[in-house]
This record gives sequence, C-alpha cells and structure tokens, in this order.
Amino acid sequence: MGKQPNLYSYPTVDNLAAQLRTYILACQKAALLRHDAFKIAVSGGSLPATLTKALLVPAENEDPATGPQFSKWHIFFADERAVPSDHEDSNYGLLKKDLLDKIPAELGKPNVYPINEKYLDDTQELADQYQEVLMSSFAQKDSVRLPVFDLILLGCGPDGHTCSLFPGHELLREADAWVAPIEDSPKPPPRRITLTLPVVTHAHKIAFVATGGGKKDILKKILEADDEGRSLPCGLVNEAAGEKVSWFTDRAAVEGVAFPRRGSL
Ligand SMILES: O=C1O[C@H](COP(=O)(O)O)[C@@H](O)[C@H](O)[C@H]1O
Repeated sequence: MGKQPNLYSYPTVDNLAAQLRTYILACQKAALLRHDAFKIAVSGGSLPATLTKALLVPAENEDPATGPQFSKWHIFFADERAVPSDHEDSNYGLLKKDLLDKIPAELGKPNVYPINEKYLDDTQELADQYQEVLMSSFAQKDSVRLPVFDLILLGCGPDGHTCSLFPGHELLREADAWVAPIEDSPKPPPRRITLTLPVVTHAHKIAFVATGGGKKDILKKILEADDEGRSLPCGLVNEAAGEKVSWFTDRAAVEGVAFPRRGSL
C-alpha cells in the first residue's frame, strides 16, 4: 500500500455528521469542476441516518451556495438486497425514507438509480442490469475498464464486511464484473448484489462511516492492520486505495485503537 488511509474521530455522531458534511461538500466541489455532476454510491445499514444529519443540517453561517446541489447528484447503490423497494431490507427504501423524502424542494432533486425490481428472482440478471445502468452513466467509450465514482460512502459491519463483500467470500476475488450477485450473504437477507472490490477502490474518494462501541473490536483489527485485519473486506479497501480512503468514526468505535495517522478536517 502507498500512503495510509485517514482516520477522523469525533466525540459524538452529531460532531461526525458536521465534519462529514464538510468532506462531502469538498468532494462535490471537486466533482462539479471535473464534470459538472456528482456521482456517488451509498450503502445501507446505519449510514443513511448519519448521512441525513450531515446533509440536511447546514453549518452555522454556511453560504447556501456552497451547500449540496442535489440536482447535480447521481446516487447509485454500493450494494442492494434482492427485495422490493418497499421491503424493510431495501437499501433504496431506507435511503428514501431517511434522506431522499426529506430533501427540501429548494435544494433540488437528486438523480437516483435503484435496482430494477423486474429481475428480483435472478440475482445474476439483477447484477447485470445494474452494471448496464452504471455503464450508461460511466462508460461513454467501450474502453472504460472501470467506473470512477466521485465518492463512495461505505459502512463497516461488525465482521469487517463492506458493501455486500463478506470476509473470506469468493466475491472478493472478482476482477472483471462491476456488479456481482451474492446468494449466500451471511447477514440476512442472503440474496443481494454488490459493487466489486476493483470498482470500490477505483473511486476518487472512499469514505467509511463507522460508529458505536459495537464496532471497536473489528476497527482495531482493520485500522491496526494485523494479518486478519488486512484480509477483511474493509482492510482490502484500505490496502488497495490507501490515502483516498477516509474513516469517519465516533470515539466509541475507535476506543483503544492505535492508529498513527489521526487527522482533523
Ligand atoms: O448489510 C449491510 O451492512 C453494511 C454495514 O451496515 P452497518 O449497519 O453495520 O453500518 C452496509 O454498509 C451495507 O450497505 C448493508 O447492505
């Protein structure tokens, strides 16, 4: 690995959310300069609730012109469960309820790319169709090997999984597909689709958001990068993407973690 990931840790989730806002808006600014659009992938789990605090609460004295320009956002899913959007396990359904439905009209409407529910019975087809969606956004030329997201927002499960990439699973070795199916997720529901590791590590910026004491044992392994930690899905992202990766944590999640490069935004 080149340079190490950045670790940011804050006393509370509210403090974290305020700094995550600053970080996301910096990524938005860079993306709009690059191609007048902000293409991101988001995860499910605990992330959407924190994202809502980050995106819908402006900083004191913030110039509204520097806030989220949602009409330029293109929101894809880092992973999705093979369930209808109104099912409680749907990552799109969660993001819609927690964030999308709460965006005030004057901030604009993001372009959102959920899975095609027509293919829920066949996860390979579901993944292929979602890959087509990515291709039409990212691959203007046939020569594009991998999509380059402006930002991918990830969670970290207590077992070290991220997206629907699980420890020791063969999907961690997928080198060609952009989106892959999984039928045996150890965390329910078992049938899902996920961005693959090369797609995740190819993004301009990658941010993990991990909060709460329940994450501290796994974060110790991942961030201290022992042999086990380096081989976990989150550790593999750190290893491959290095300084492009930022970890946003609260104090409870990193209690007792010895990490040499703690920063502040
Ligand atoms: O199953 C999933 O879990 C991970 C981690 O969730 P968290 O609640 O521990 O933050 C999530 O990032 C992923 O999108 C989701 O499908």
